[in-house]
Amino acid sequence: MGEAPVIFVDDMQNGFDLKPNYCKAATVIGDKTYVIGGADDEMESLIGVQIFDQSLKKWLKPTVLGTKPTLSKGHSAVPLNDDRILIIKRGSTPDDHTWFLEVDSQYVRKQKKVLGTEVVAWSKCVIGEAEKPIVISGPSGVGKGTLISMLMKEFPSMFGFSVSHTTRSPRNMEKDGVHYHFTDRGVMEKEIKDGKFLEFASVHGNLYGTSVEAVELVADAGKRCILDIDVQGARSVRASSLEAIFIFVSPPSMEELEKRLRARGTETEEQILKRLRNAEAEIEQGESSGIFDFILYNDKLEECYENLKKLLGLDANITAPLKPASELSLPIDHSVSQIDDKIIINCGTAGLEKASNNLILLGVSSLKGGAPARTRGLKFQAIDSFSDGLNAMDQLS
Ligand SMILES: Nc1nc2c(ncn2[C@@H]2O[C@H](COP(=O)(O)OP(=O)(O)O)[C@@H](O)[C@H]2O)c(=O)[nH]1
Ligand SMILES: Nc1ncnc2c1ncn2[C@@H]1O[C@H](COP(=O)(O)OP(=O)(O)O)[C@@H](O)[C@H]1O
Repeated sequence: MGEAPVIFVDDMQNGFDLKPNYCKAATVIGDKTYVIGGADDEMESLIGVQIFDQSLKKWLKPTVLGTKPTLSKGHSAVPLNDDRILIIKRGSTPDDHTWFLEVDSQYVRKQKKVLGTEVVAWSKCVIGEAEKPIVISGPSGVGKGTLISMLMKEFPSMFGFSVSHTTRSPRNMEKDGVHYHFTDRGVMEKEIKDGKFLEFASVHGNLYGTSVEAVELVADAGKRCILDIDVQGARSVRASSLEAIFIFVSPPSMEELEKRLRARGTETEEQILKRLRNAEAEIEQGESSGIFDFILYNDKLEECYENLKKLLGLDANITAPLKPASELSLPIDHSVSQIDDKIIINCGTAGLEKASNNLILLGVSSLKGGAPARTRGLKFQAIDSFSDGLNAMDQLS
C-alpha cells in the first residue's frame, strides 16, 4: 500500500460530510489516520478498518475486536475524546445506525499490550438506558442457578441469560447453547486469544468464559443480562468496561452447602470434594474482596428470592417494565457536524439555520459501557428548529 490519500485527511479534519457513494471515511486522531470503510479483510459484507501512521509514514494492519458492523450505503465518522470514533451508517435500521470504533479506550490499550499489535474495537450503540447487567457469583451448590431460573421464569421478557462457554462435560439435563456452549479446550483457547471473550477463568479444573457475543445477544434483545460467573470472572468484569451490579450468594453454612451439592446429584464424589474445597476460598473472597455490591444469604429459598428481587428494584407489582427501543431512523442522505460534545445530524437541508423538522441531536457526554460489548447512554433528540435545538442542547448536557 502507498501513502494515505491526503484528500481523506484534509476532508475529515473539519467535518464528516460523506458523498453518497463515498464508502470510506478517514478520521485523524493524534498521528494516526483511521480509514473506515470498504470490505473487511475476513468478510466482504463487513466494514473494514485501516490505519495510516503519520509519524512512521506507513500503513498498520490492526487487530479488529468486537462484532463488526455490516457495510451500508456509506457512513459518517466523528472523533470523540481522542479515544473513539462515532460512526453513523446511512440508511440503516434504528438498531444498527450508530456504532463506535474504540481506538484508545482502556479496553483497547489493554488488548494492545496483550496482543502486541495495533488494536481497534467495535462497539454497537444501544439506544436508551438499558438496565445494568447483573453478575451473580457464589460457591457451587449455593443456589445461583435456582435463583436465576426463578427470576427468568417470573420476568421472561425482562432478563436474558448470558450463555457461557465451558470445557466441562454437559450434565444430564443440560442443553448445548441453552445452559452452556460446551466446547473443547483447544478451540476455546484459540477464541480467547482472538479476543472473543469478555472474561474467562479456570474453575474446578475446567475453563469457563463469557463471550462478547453472549452478552451482546441479550442486550440486542432489549433484555437485562444475567451472568452466572465465578469470583475470578467477577473480578475481570469489574475491571472491564461493562458496568454491572455484582451479587455474591453465600450459603448459611458449609454443612448445608455440602448437603445441597450432594442432593443435586450431578457430580462425582471427587468433583464434590473439589468444589467444597474451593468453596471456602470463594466465600472468603466473595465476602471480603470488595468486588461485590451485595451479599445474599441463601438460607430459605423463597426469602432469598424476595431479597434478590428487592435489591433489583422489582417489587411485587412489577411484571415486565421493558423500555421501548428508540424508533428514530436515519435517512440515507444526512450530514453530521459537531459542536462541543453534541453531534448534529442534518437530515436534508445544507445549513443548520435553515433546518426544519430535520435535525437530530446526539448527546455524547454520558456514554457508558463500550467495547468489547455495547455502548449505552447516547441521547438522541429530534428537533424542529434551530432555536429548539439550542434549548435541547442544554437539556442534553
Ligand atoms: N469466570 C466464569 N465463571 C463461570 C462462567 N460460567 C460459569 N462459571 C462459574 O463456574 C463455576 C462452575 O459452574 P458449573 O460447572 O455450572 O457448576 P455449579 O456452579 O455447581 O452449577 C460456577 O462458579 C459458575 O459461576 C463463565 O463464563 N466465566
Ligand atoms: N435455599 C435453598 N434451600 C435448599 N435447597 C436449595 C436452596 N437453593 C437451592 N437449593 C438446591 O440446591 C441445589 C444446588 O442449587 P443450584 O441452583 O444448582 O446451585 P448453583 O447453581 O449455585 O451451583 C439444587 O438441587 C437446588 O434445588
